[in-house]
Amino acid sequence: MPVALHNEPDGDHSRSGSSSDHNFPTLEHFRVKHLPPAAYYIPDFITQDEEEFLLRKIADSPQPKWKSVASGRSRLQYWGGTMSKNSVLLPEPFPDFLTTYPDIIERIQRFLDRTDERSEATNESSTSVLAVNQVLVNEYQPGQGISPHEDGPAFQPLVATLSLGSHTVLDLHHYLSASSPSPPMTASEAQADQVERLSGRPIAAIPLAHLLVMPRSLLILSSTLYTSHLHGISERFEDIVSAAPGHEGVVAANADLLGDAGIADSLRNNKVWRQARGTRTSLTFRHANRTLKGGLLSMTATGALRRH
Ligand SMILES: O=C(O)CCC(=O)C(=O)O
Ligand SMILES: [Fe+2]
Repeated sequence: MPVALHNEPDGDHSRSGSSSDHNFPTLEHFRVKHLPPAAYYIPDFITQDEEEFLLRKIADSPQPKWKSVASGRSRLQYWGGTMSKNSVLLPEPFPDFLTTYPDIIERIQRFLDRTDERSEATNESSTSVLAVNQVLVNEYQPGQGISPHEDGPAFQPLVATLSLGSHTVLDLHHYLSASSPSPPMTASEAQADQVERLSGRPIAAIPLAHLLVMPRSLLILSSTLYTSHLHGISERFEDIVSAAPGHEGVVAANADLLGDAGIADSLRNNKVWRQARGTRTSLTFRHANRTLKGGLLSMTATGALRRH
């Protein structure tokens, strides 16, 4: 089911800010089933116009804003501030294109807040509020990816990633306990090996699950899926998604949430969906747990980093 959380393009603002509309599906509707808690996939979180606008603003950022990355992703940007060596956010104001038009940060917060109200009322375990204070922008060319990794304890275990420009497949990996047998090795063996060498903890060679992430969608990872699993993107030029195990390609754990008739038809009729990757830009909205109070000035005034 395609879902629009944005204002209607025809100017009908009766659904304006529809994530606070009580007829609108709550977060639970978008939960990816059969995964450790918890991942949520929300298709069409923004419009095509908003996607184009964001891509233009990101591309037009001053050159020094871009940081190049040695391997994997081609380059990245931080908005809201960068992290100090001891994992404290050195805050900076967000640009208008994240707060005003489009009001993405607020839209994400509103969507999660409403879920909170409901889960409190029904005594369900509540999703924490995401007080976004940093946005990480990653740009990937076809053939690029990111090795399996954890984002780490400097951030709240609730992150939301908006995809722009192209689809990708995000792989979720789990650590092997010392006693569990290693599954058969696959093409990702070399990658898992490399991470193991860095982390010193054995990682299952076969990903736990794959998520097909389409342009304009929002993916939310939280709780133990964030704290005790890894995520990564294989370096591929083309993705092949299959309708069921045993066919070429990978099964997408979020296949029932994609809201895309073309993909559904292809999976039904051809048993696979394949697509070349284009340039993908992802925006990860997150909350750094420690922020430098009063900005950089307070560091020079006190000579020390203060927590709050
Ligand atoms: O591009 C993505 O969707 C994931 C990026 C990521 O995991 C990271 O930068 O830590
Ligand atoms: Fe990450």
